[in-house]
Amino acid sequence: MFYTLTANPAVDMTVSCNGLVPNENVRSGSASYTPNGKGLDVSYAFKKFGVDSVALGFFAGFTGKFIVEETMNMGCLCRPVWVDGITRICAYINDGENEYGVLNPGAPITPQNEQELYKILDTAGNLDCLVVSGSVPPRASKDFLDKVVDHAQARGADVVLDLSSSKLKDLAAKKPLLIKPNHHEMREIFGVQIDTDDDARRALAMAHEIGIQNVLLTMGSRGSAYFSNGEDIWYAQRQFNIKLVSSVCAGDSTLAAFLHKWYDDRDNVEDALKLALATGANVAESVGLGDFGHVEEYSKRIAVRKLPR
Ligand SMILES: O=P(O)(O)OC[C@@]1(O)O[C@H](CO)[C@@H](O)[C@@H]1O
Repeated sequence: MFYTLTANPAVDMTVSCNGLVPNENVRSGSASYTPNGKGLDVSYAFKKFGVDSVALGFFAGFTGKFIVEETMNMGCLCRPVWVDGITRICAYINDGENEYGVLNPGAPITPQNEQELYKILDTAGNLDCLVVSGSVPPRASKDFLDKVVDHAQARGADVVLDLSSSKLKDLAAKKPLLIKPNHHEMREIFGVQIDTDDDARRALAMAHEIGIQNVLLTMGSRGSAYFSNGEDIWYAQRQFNIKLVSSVCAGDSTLAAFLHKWYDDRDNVEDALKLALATGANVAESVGLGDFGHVEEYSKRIAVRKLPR
């Protein structure tokens, strides 16, 4: 069974308007409020593929209650750790031309809250794979993520990391099964700007050198991705354009789709990449995750090639 951990969940407020005007109020054309956070998005996307998972995380106040209730309404299993405060609201604004995101810090957690989470990990049934995604809340212990990985690995679970922080580099020594950086995060972590296959090769090799087993490197709006298992590298490219509505949950859904195909069939990289990019593209065409209505059709329009060794 997959477990996901969203240490810092969020209600996403997605707003569209006809341009922002400095020092003036503008009225939005539409606003939606959706339960989110990176690991939760992975659980929601799994559910759309008929895959069950258990969503873990720290939740607080009315927003935390909303997320947990909506998660269960979607048919996802959820084991919340309740903390004081209010789970954050993150604002995403589309002014017709650009997307803007304002990500708030979230409800602080205590060492007791962390212990409660470790206890859940120590006793969780069928913990095969833990997907740890997103930022950590204020006041988390410095070694919080190290301990999360240790507790999961002590149970024999694989660990997948989708973290933008520099902490990812420290955790590499624990040999995570897979990481999913985008090209911006890869540049920040390894100092390599990725414009060509050779740039990707260099950055991917650096990730493997420090202990990471597999890397799914997404290239954002370019509609492409690399996957490397340390022996071979594949490159996938979408062959169609999309009408962008919100790219916010696209990366998380891409990861869920990839894991869904690849986790139990590690040779099936080509199909996993096709489903991953198709899902990310379709999710970017709606607010939140959308209905995955075009995923099957889009999967047929992704080109995949293996890079020469
Ligand atoms: O602050 P984090 O955890 O890095 O990112 C939070 C967040 O941007 O990630 C999701 C999209 O990936 C959104 O639903 C959510 O608001």
